[in-house]
Amino acid sequence: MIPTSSSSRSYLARVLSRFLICSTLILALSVALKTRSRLSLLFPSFASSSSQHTAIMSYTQERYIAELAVQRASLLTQKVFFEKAKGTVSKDDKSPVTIGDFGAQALIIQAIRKNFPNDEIVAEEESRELYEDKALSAEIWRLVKDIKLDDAESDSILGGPLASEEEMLKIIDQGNSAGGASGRIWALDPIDGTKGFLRGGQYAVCLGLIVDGDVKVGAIGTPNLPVDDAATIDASTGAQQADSSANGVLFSAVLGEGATSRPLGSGALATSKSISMRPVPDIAQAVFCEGVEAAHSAQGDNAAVAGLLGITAPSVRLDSQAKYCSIARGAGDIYLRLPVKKDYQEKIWDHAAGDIIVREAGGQVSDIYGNRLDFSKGRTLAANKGVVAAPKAVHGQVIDAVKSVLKL
Ligand SMILES: Nc1ncnc2c1ncn2[C@@H]1O[C@H](COP(=O)(O)OS(=O)(=O)O)[C@@H](OP(=O)(O)O)[C@H]1O
Ligand SMILES: [Mg+2]
Ligand SMILES: [Mg+2]
Ligand SMILES: [Mg+2]
Repeated sequence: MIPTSSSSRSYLARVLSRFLICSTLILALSVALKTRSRLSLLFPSFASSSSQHTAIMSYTQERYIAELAVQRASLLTQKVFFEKAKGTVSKDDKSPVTIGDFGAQALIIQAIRKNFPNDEIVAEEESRELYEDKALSAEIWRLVKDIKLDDAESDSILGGPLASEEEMLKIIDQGNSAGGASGRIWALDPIDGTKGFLRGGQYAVCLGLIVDGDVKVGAIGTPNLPVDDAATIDASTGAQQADSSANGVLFSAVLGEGATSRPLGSGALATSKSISMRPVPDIAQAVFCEGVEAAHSAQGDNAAVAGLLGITAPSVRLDSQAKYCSIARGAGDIYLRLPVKKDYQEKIWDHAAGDIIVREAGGQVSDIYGNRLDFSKGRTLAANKGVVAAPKAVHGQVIDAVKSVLKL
């Protein structure tokens, strides 16, 4: 339709008013952006809080503290082993591991409280038993009060020595968070693989940071793993080598920044090296890492999965999250933890640090259905069953075999 002169005037007026509205909006937007950038220059925290969802957090400080805290707690566990557990004939004697568990938990929680006072902590142990057993509490305090890192500065960053036995007991109980889907939550297993600890085999001091349900940082100390990535460990027992100075590794990872390791005994100044899973061009050549305890993972099912994949090499059997660490550095390829009891819920402290170390080393970690481990459900992995960890390229093949064996 051709506009008449009056309708063309109103048409022009409409265009003009739209132009004015648009320019006002553009002006307002540019003023807002300028104010924001000025604010973030003046107050850097404004920039980081407002762009938190898009920026990648580096977690440098968290990794640093986690590594030092795990290192210091590992010293305690070694002291406890050599003073208390070595030569223990009965594996049922719980006291050495109890001392190590509580002592390591106290030292690590103190370091978290000192550096990240607002964070929550989900830790395995609770101190009720210690309030009832004064002799046990006194014995733990005797060992804990003298533990320090060689480097005094690092030690004071962790909070220095604990003030008293009472403080130690209070601190142990600060690992009682319910966990969940929001906020910053540390998952702590002061000694993972308690049976391995007692038998002089593999155990691990494990600490992970979960932020809004997602693992961001992990640190694991494995006092009895060989420093040499290629050293063989006894395939059937995972026992330490005779020369203990060749043992002790600290693993860590930050989401998006890779996984590293360094000798555990060499303090904060040692340089870390990057680690990665080894490629598996032919799955029949892969090596399984599996648990020692028949009650924790279904070893008959593991063997059936290996058979389906054509794997003939014997599995390397290790207690603790040393299994995650071993495959992350290429000393083994696949970690299977197929459920024995249908209703057992895995604990978040048994998996958080290992999960991120393997994923950052090029692996994929899932449950038996192929779903990612979900750390947002509280103190347990309530939404998952079992664990399957493997290099990304072959993970799908392993899941197919697991599903076929378990008839899922
Ligand atoms: N039934 C069942 N199924 C699965 N997992 C269980 C079960 N019972 C216990 N646990 C937990 O296993 C933790 C030790 O795991 P490990 O990997 O060292 O055990 S194993 O060597 O694989 O058998 C162990 O951790 P720690 O207590 O820290 O040693 C337990 O939390
Ligand atoms: Mg454990
Ligand atoms: Mg434990
Ligand atoms: Mg336990």
